[in-house]
Amino acid sequence: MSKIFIKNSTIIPMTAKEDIFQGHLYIENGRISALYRLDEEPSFALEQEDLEVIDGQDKVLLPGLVNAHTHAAMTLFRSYADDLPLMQWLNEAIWPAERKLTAEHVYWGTMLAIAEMIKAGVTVFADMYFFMDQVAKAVSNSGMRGHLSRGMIGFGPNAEVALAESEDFYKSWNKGAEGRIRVWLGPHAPYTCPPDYLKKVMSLSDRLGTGLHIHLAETMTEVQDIEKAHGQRPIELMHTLGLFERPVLAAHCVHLTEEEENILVEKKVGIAHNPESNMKLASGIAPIESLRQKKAIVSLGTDGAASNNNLDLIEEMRQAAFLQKVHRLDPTALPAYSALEMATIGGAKALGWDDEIGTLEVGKKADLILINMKQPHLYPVHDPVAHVVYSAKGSDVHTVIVDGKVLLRAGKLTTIDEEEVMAEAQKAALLLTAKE
Ligand SMILES: CSC[C@H]1O[C@@H](n2cnc3c(O)ncnc32)[C@H](O)[C@@H]1O
Ligand SMILES: [Zn+2]
Repeated sequence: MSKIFIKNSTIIPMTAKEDIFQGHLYIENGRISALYRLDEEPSFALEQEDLEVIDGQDKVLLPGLVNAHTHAAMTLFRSYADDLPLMQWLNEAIWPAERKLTAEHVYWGTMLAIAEMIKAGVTVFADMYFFMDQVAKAVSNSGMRGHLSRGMIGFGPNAEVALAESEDFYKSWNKGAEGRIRVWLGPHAPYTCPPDYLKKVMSLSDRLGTGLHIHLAETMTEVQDIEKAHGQRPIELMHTLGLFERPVLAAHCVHLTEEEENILVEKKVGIAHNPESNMKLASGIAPIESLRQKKAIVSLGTDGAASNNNLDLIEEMRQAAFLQKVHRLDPTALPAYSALEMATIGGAKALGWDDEIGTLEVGKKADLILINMKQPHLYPVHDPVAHVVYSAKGSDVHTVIVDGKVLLRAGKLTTIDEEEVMAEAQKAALLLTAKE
């Protein structure tokens, strides 16, 4: 495995705000093996044949971004159905189109998403979708890291199939792609997975020793429908059922009472906030600043490209911060460093992967990115963190490394044929959305 030396960079390790420094980083065997201050001499020979040296001058170096909630292959439905509320969007546009999906479509849609995410600095994504073997294959082929869940709908003829396929998928792919894939279960939501079904999902998760990825409390309609059907709000109901007794990644968590916020904090539920999807579908504003102050595990996702309509997590950080400020009429709400925490170490914690990723520390996996700061919209630099969150764009990402392998070099993908992926995705999208 190659060795990489990144020299002369502004390093934002995301261990603490005051830990930012000018220096170098050394990668060996896929892991961060040393960090040096600018004036420190590296303790290894710089003239090794298999050593790649990357110039970090005028760049910031930070952990790879964690997209904590998406449906990658939904890139195929980007701009297919817009300006609708969630349930109408799903029932009338997305679910009918998804019924036509094939394994091949999901492969190319996921490859398109991975290309877009790598180019914007994402190094791991939490995905919930169908044909997950294809998603795993795309992760494996691209060099990306994936936290993958087979989406489960708990009624109709496919409910039992989803349980069996989830178990097979776990057995085939958990720790796959040289350890870059982790598999959790993916019960879609309380309104598609009734309590008896969730009990089966929980017992499977306990048997496999894995966690769950679920949509929770996304809209007022969901809260009202669940309360009417079960006498409790979504988070209360999940708590009563015992769902939070294992690792849970809960997407959205928009509509919460104080009591429900406290449950999420106490049960250490990973919350994936998706501000752009919540704004576009007019779902509401999640109480992220309140949750952050209570020390909840908060992370950031894009949701699928059909409800966003891109997978740019840098843009998502800016929107997350601005949304909390305007929501609370408080400019100090969700400051830049906290938004960056959500997109890095917060995401790693929400996925239960913070033992390996999320910060730049010796021994951790070498998942990191360089952002090119030598551009008019990023000059002058008073505060590199504020620049990354408030001024940068996904297209400013210069280098992306996952597991010690360069996946983006000077803005060019190294493992993905971008032209081929766009052509195949275009073909798939046309077939899926053709009028009968
Ligand atoms: C069962 S696989 C995942 C399933 O979720 C759908 N989906 C996409 N975006 C959302 C959202 O914001 N809330 C709920 N469900 C969503 C997707 O289309 C798949 O069918
Ligand atoms: Zn979603």
